[in-house]
Amino acid sequence: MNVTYSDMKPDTASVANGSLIAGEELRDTTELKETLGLYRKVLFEQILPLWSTVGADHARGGYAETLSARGRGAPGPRRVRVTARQVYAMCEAAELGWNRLAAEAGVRHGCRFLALHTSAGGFLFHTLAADDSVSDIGFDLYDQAFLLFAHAHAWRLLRDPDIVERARLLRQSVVERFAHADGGFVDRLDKPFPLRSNPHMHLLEASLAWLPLDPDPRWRELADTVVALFLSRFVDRERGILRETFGADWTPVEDAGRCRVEPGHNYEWAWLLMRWEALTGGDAGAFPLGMVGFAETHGYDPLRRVAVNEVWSDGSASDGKARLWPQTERLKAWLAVARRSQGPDRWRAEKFALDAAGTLMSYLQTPVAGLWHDVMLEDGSFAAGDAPGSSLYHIICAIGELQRYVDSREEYA
Ligand SMILES: O=P(O)(O)OC[C@H]1O[C@@H](O)[C@@H](O)[C@@H](O)[C@@H]1O
Repeated sequence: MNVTYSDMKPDTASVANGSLIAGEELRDTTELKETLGLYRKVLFEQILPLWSTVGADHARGGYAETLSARGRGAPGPRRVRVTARQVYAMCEAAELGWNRLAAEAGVRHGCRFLALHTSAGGFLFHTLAADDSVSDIGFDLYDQAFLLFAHAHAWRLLRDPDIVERARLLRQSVVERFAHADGGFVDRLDKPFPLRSNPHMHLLEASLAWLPLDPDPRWRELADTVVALFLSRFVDRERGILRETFGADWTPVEDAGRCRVEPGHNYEWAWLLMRWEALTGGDAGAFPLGMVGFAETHGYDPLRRVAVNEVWSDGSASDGKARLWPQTERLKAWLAVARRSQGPDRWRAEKFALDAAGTLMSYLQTPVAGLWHDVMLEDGSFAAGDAPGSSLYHIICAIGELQRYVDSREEYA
């Protein structure tokens, strides 16, 4: 593959000053389309062939937690939810036009494993030890959100009515058993606190995935409940940022008057809130754009061209390493901003999206094709280590969003 990171870098000086020259807007959409073409090639020819075969564990069922830098699976503990994410990834692959039979086989393989690792009450188990025994018998809200999400996409692909029943039951159990007395949901049944905004975000994602698929009004209710919580508890209205952690009574956790901010989560929430607005006609106010603005201003390192893991709410550095997933969330957020913008604003948003796409491509340049680097260090090098299977969900979702954006723009061409 001849694609290099620098080929895809936009001219950020003109992004910053917002200058727009005639014909530039048209060229940017073309660039996004070309970028999409490169991503489709990498996805179809490198990533999916590897993760749907070596990445699927045919001895133990489900999918691998990681693949080594040589592209091999390894025995070891696994998080059950990684398979839920891979079920989604295989569905999105089919949606993007990948081999449908292979995708369906991958989805069925994952769904069998998920059904086997679900409790009698319908909750997904958390982790398995290397010998496949359940090593964590507590139930975690984040895991249940991903099971709901996987169910939505599996239903869309397979149209098996049993999936809808399972999902409705699980939603009901979550709402009843995880409910916090003061609104929202506890983090785990066995260890409810601290409360966290993050699993709520994935519940919103799962509800939005179900909205167009199932007329049951309780998906919309769940989505609206999470957005209401975002507006009343999660967003720091003064600073316009997402709060991560709360005490048992929903008091935000602060450290000497400031809190930790994850740029990746701010991008990801912003993207989901804009989707919620588009799907429901709801109004999340200026917060989505504000959170993208904060993340871009304080959580993006222009030297390495990456969104970093964590900053403090006063903008100072906290964790300057940069995992892969905040880069995909940056791309998705800017595409969502571009979708709702016109003229120079859309042009700027597309430029940022292009920058994020270039950054992501640099994480995919590995000696063995189809893998990725997970962590960029402060010096710009990548940390050695295995490729986490859980990141395929982020990568393919970003490519799906890019595809949908380009398709929507072509309607106007
Ligand atoms: O750490 P893994 O499992 O790869 O997930 C990566 C990240 O996914 C995002 O969507 C968020 O939920 C993060 O909190 C999480 O850390």
